[in-house]
Amino acid sequence: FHPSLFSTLNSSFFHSTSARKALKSSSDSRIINLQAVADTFSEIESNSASETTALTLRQICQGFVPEHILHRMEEIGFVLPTDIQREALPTLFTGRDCILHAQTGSGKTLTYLLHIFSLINPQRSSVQAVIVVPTRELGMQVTKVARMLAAKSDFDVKGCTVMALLDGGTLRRHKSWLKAEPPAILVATVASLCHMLEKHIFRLDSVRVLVLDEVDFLFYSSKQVGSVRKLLTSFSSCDKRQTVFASASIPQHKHFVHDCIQQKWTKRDVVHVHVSAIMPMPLCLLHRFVMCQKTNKHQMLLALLESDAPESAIIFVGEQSEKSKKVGNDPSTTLLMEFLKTSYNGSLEILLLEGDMNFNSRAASLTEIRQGGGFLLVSTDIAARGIDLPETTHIFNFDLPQTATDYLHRAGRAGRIPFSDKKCIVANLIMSEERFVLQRYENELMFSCEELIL
Ligand SMILES: Nc1ncnc2c1ncn2[C@@H]1O[C@H](COP(=O)(O)OP(=O)(O)OP(=O)(O)O)[C@@H](O)[C@H]1O
Repeated sequence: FHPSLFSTLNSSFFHSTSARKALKSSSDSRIINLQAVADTFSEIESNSASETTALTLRQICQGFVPEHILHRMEEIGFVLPTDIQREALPTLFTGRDCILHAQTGSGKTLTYLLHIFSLINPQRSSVQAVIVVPTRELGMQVTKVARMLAAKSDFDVKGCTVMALLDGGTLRRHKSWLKAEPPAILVATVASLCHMLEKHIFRLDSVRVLVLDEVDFLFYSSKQVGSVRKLLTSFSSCDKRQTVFASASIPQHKHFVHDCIQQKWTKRDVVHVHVSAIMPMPLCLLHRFVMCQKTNKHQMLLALLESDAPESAIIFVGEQSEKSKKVGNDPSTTLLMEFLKTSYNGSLEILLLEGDMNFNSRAASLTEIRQGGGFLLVSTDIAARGIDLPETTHIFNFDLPQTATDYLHRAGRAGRIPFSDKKCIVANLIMSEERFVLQRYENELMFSCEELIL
């Protein structure tokens, strides 16, 4: 290596584990593996709070994000940056493609929204930013935050419009809106967005930034992956836009970054901003398990609800199998709802959210939750990704999730108040033969689960 090669690399490169590995393997083999160096150059890993500086969000965004947005941001209560905001915003403002990889509840939404507001010109009548989400519920939530930030203010500036183009919406009305008065920001589910693009209702030519939220979910979903790839490579080109991916979980992230470059989903100099790389699970979550039999699971849950007295909770239930549907069994969600309605005597409102419900009932459940008051939300994994209900103090895994990644996202629906030291509980109801599965999740996600004897 020539020392001057490294003088151009930023210090975060030297602190990243993979950078150290690249350097070591290069010197071992006496071959300068420039590709390895280039690949790892774009990795920012941050694990330590001691790296923090005392800048406020305003100071980080000053000169990039318009004053009226900063004003609204502070009015809402966003004053200090979370780790991902502090680490990623300066890089995003340079225009480089970014992968935002940080714990659940760490503020990735505000990170990419502030960046979007730094690029939008409200005078222009065109779609300038597109945010792709996997579910209608997450889309409604992101739209709400974007609209809150863009809300009319005392400042004499033209407001910025945000459209939600989500599965289950009235596409005809959206078609006319998109043509007549294109919104600056479009929040969309993949299928609805691709439908509009295929029908030539609008194009992505004017889009300056494309965000894929819950990017690993979009890529791993067999229903969505084909359209996601088309969106990234056929409907638009990575050279003509800034691409931002976000998720709390990017399995095999080094392969993923490599694929991003190879498949031209991003530009070559994409930056992987990885916060809390050695600690994927938020520390404010305490994990427990209770052993039970299949026959007394409902009673165990009831006992847990009575002993823990959650302020609000989400109870995750496994999806009904196709086989069980075919033989006409009732889904576990329905059975659990019936049980809770007859046996639970607490004050929390019992609500249901699952994929098989129609979109109106799904929206009604979430609206009811957001109107305040404690809730017990019985849900399948549809509520596991992105949904932000900060009042949730307890997660109950009535059925264990299928993968460690699913565990991470379910658990992460609690403990979503940045800078709070309040502890939240994740309780797992397991049968003895499932203990090793939970142990596997503990090893993979580096947390430990304590047995609770009721
Ligand atoms: N700087 C901030 N100060 C205070 N609260 C914040 C800040 N940034 C975000 N939040 C709040 O933190 C919560 C979690 O944020 P957000 O939904 O963006 O998390 P996320 O990183 O996208 O999580 P997930 O991976 O689970 O989707 C939200 O309630 C949001 O309002």
